[in-house]
Order: sequence, then structure tokens, then C-alpha cells
Amino acid sequence: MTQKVAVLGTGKIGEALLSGMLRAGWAPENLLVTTRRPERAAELRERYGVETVTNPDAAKRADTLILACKPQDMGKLLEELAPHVTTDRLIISAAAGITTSFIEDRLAEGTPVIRVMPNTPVLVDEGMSVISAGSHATPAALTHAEEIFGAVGKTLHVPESQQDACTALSGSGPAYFFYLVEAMTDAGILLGLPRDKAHDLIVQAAIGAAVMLRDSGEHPVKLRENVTSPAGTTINAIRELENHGVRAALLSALEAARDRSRELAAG
Ligand SMILES: NC(=O)C1=CN([C@@H]2O[C@H](COP(=O)(O)OP(=O)(O)OC[C@H]3O[C@@H](n4cnc5c(N)ncnc54)[C@H](OP(=O)(O)O)[C@@H]3O)[C@@H](O)[C@H]2O)C=CC1
Ligand SMILES: O=C(O)[C@@H]1CCC=N1
Repeated sequence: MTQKVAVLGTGKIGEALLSGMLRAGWAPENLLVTTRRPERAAELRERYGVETVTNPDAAKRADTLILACKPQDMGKLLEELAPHVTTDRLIISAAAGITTSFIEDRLAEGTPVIRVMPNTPVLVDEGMSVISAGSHATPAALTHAEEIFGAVGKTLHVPESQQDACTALSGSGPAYFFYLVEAMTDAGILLGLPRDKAHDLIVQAAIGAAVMLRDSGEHPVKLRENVTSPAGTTINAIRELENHGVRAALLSALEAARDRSRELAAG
């Protein structure tokens, strides 16, 4: 039997996943989506040729339900789904903070639940999706989750106790790099470069650095040392970064993101 997958709460990350699954070869007729607003449903139908349905219909018709609403909307969504979700359905939640037990407690006893934290680079098939099994998720269910998320990037299994930390590093991670690029582009303006040139220079530096980090096999410290010439330019910049506590700021920032993920679980 062909597996049907429904994305429930198709906003930014839900749409990113949907588009990735279609790129990876999923047939539109095997995908269902749900939205809160009818105009959003129309947009998705037109853009992707997928069927839009209600949440109860998604629960009745799809084998796998990917819950992609905000953590704050999860309780209400589960209330709506509970009467219709049978234990042969697989529930995958992409919501920050929401634990598998939060979901299990609101659905029929024995329903398999998997928690996944993806990130927006799934849009370009360079995502990272961090996967944890709930109490009733079988190895086959985990393999299915890996197939879905592995089509749009890498996957990593972690114990659920590490999910809030992974959310801070990986789920939110791309935002920190976008923020750095934005700030460094402003620095280019300060130094008198036109914005488009500053942007191109910083983006290419980021891409080059990312590929080296991934492919060179060298530690980041070594890669940075290779750029940092004695009495040169880079060390002057590094001194300013250290003076302004950028390393400490990053430690605090990621800790704050981790703590917020924990808070979201509490509602
Ligand atoms: N954005 C990211 O980078 C990442 C987000 N996540 C997680 O993904 C989830 C969604 O985040 P994001 O995509 O950014 O948020 P969005 O607000 O873009 O998407 C959530 C969508 O869910 C819809 N929705 C809410 N309640 C219902 C409901 N009962 N039925 C149907 N649709 C509903 C909302 O509709 P409406 O538009 O009408 O409000 C909205 O379109 C969050 O839990 C977040 O933690 C995980 C990893 C990365
Ligand atoms: O900011 C957020 O809460 C979501 C979760 C990870 C990335 N975006």
C-alpha cells in the first residue's frame, strides 16, 4: 500500500518540507496538507498541486501525520485530532519544545510518536533533521521518518533529552548565520563598499568557509589560524571580537534558545 503523508499546519517549515518531498519524488496525490486559513490552502493547492483537507480528514486518510504548527497551537490541534487518530498512524512532530509524551498523553494509548527538529535549509536539500523516538515508535517508524527528512538533507538520531539543545544549535542555527552575514554586510557599508558587493563578498566567504568546515577534515581552530597572519589584519578583528565578548555572547545566546525550547514544552 502506498503511504500517504499529511503535513498539518503548513506554514514556513511545513511548506519547506512539502516542497522538499515533492522534489524528492513524492507524488502529489500521496501528500495532504492542512492549514488554518482558506487563502493559505488555496495558495498551497495552486503552488504544489496537493490536496488540502481538514485536520480530522488528514488523520483519517494519511498514514503519517507531520505536525508543523507552532508549539503554542499544538494542544488545540491534538484536541481536534484525538478522536480520529488510530494507533496505526505515525505522528511526527516538528514543533520546538513539545515532547513526545505531551503528544502521547493526548492521543490513543500506543500511538507511535516521533519528534523531529528540522531547519530551513531543507528548502535547498541541505537541512539537518534531528530525530528522537517516543515510547511507541518502532524501528520501522524511525526508518520512515528518516526517509522523509533524509530526502531534504542530513538526519541525526539523539536521545530526546538532547532535543532542546539540538533545537538551539540546529533548528535555530541558520538564523545566527543569517544574522552574522547581515551584520558583516553592514560593516562593509561602514568601510565604504556598496551594499550589493559587500553582500556578495560575505556570502561567498560564508559558503567557502562552510564547505571547508564540512570537507577539509580540519578543526575550525586550525582553519582560523590559517587565515590569521602574524601582525596581520585578521588578528586585529579577532581581538575586537574577543573584547566585545562575542564568544560569551554565543554561549549565552544558545543557552537562552535551549531554555526557551524547554519553556515551550510547559505551554
Ligand atoms: N521556522 C523554522 O525554522 C523552524 C520551525 N520549527 C517548528 O515548526 C513549527 C512551525 O514553525 P513555522 O513554520 O516557523 O511557523 P508558521 O507560523 O509559519 O507555521 C505554522 C502554521 O500552522 C498553522 N496552524 C496553526 N494551527 C493550526 C491548526 N489547528 N490547523 C491547521 N493549521 C494550523 C498556522 O496557520 P496561520 O498561518 O493561519 O497562523 C501556520 O501557517 C513550530 O512548532 C516550530 O517550532 C522547527 C524547525 C525550524
Ligand atoms: O524559533 C523557533 O522557535 C523555531 C524553532 C527552531 C527554529 N525556529
